[in-house]
Amino acid sequence: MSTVLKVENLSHRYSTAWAIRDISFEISQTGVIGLLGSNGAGKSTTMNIICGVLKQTEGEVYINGINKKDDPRLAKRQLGFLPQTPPLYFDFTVNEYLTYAADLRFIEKTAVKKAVAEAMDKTGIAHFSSRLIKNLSGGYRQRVGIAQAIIHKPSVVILDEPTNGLDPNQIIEARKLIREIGNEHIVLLSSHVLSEINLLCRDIIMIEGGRIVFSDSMDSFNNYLQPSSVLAVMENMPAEAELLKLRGVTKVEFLSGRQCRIYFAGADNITELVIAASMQHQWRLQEINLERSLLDDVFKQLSRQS
Ligand SMILES: Nc1ncnc2c1ncn2[C@@H]1O[C@H](COP(=O)(O)OP(=O)(O)OP(=O)(O)O)[C@@H](O)[C@H]1O
Repeated sequence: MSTVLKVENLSHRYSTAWAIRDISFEISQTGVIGLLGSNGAGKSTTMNIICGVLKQTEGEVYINGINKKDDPRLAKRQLGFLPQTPPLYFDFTVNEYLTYAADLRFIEKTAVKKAVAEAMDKTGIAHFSSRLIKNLSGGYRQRVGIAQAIIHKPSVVILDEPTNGLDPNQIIEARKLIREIGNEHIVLLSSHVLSEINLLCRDIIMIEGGRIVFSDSMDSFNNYLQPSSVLAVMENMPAEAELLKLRGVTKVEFLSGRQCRIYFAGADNITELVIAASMQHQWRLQEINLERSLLDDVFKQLSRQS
């Protein structure tokens, strides 16, 4: 499979300090790829460079093999971008704005109508085509922003914190739409919300302090830390001291009269130990599950390493 987006040793400094340093990654397959990082990590800087809004201090960006420095116009034709603040004209209707966006994207005059209709269809805004953008809700404005990013059917769609500022219902709708867009395009989506990346993304690139600290599938990110706790439901819940007697158990947290979380270290047979003890002491174990590391824990651990 050939590489669609290749970012090579990208570094940028606004003044003296480096905002990003040696960022490299390649994406070949459609799907949503998460760019995760806390505020100020360097997500927007990376995205702005890929999209050509900002010129990098060092490094290269290739889109379908075209170096953005060599032919920025051709490279940009294969990119769609929704910046953190959507570039909307509030006094335009949705139709007027998307027609203008199609023009900016060099879509042939004869193909504009169809492109606008398709983009509105895909983003579910066709019924608002004659409405002024200023009279749309935040969620619908964001859809218009996404429509302008896909109107020219780019290979790569870059969405910078696209759910920021939306209410919970709008967030659910926007995520559904982003998933759909990911079926046809490579979507590079930035967020500082771990759960959002976890819900939406196949792969994850995490940056902290301007450097990549993790880049792999979402599954390996979630499995990064070994399980360190089990959740157990028991009818006759034992006292904390009883559980602490089990080999490897370091801490017990009682969540209710029937449920507890048992933390352990260096005991890969913890479930067997709890089951055996339950049978011996009639704790009447009903359920026991190893807990995968919480995304937040992985995030904290990786952030510390950077
Ligand atoms: N125009 C600028 N001039 C100077 N420094 C900047 C500029 N824009 C960003 N920075 C700095 O570069 C670093 C990376 O910022 P960037 O906006 O890329 O991070 P981010 O991960 O997108 O954060 P956020 O989620 O807050 O937007 C930060 O230290 C920031 O202060």
